[in-house]
Amino acid sequence: MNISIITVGKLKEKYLKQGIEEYTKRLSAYAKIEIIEVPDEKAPENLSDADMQQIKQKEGERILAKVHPDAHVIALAIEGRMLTSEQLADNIDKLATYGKSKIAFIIGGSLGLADEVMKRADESLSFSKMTFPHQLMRLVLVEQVYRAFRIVRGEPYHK
Ligand SMILES: C[S@@+](CC[C@H](N)C(=O)[O-])C[C@H]1O[C@@H](n2cnc3c(N)ncnc32)[C@H](O)[C@@H]1O
Repeated sequence: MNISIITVGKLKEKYLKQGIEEYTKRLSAYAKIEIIEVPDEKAPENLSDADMQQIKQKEGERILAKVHPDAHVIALAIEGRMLTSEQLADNIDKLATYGKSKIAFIIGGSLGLADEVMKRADESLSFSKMTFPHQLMRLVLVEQVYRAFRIVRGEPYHK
């Protein structure tokens, strides 16, 4: 299975980098994992709605350019579908069974994801109704994907 995580902006905080490196290393025993960063647009305070749409659109174009045409796309969105870890594992397992070998998870920038990205997504995944910073979301996602593979393999994991 090929997993790509497409994100907006560079990861700055060292503590997040370390966590992501650790889970990426663990996950690489189960899948080929690639984290793709696309440049973010500056988003100062007091932007008009039109400016915000334009920023999301520009970031969206960069994201879509990185999505493989065969990929099953899972967009992370607060208003998406909430799953248990077991359901995410089952989802990944089913995709593999049906011959989908590429999954692309997409995390938006500070303003969220453009409509065009949501249209390309095969499903959207919510981690709760709360808003997480996109850099922290990356760490949470990579841990949950690692956990999902452990569940699929029937291997022990901390509850
Ligand atoms: C700072 S948030 C964007 C907030 C923006 N106001 C919105 O409503 O999308 C950046 C990105 O992190 C991800 N994200 C943040 N919280 C999330 C959650 N609870 N569930 C799923 N994804 C989340 C989404 O991909 C989002 O585009």
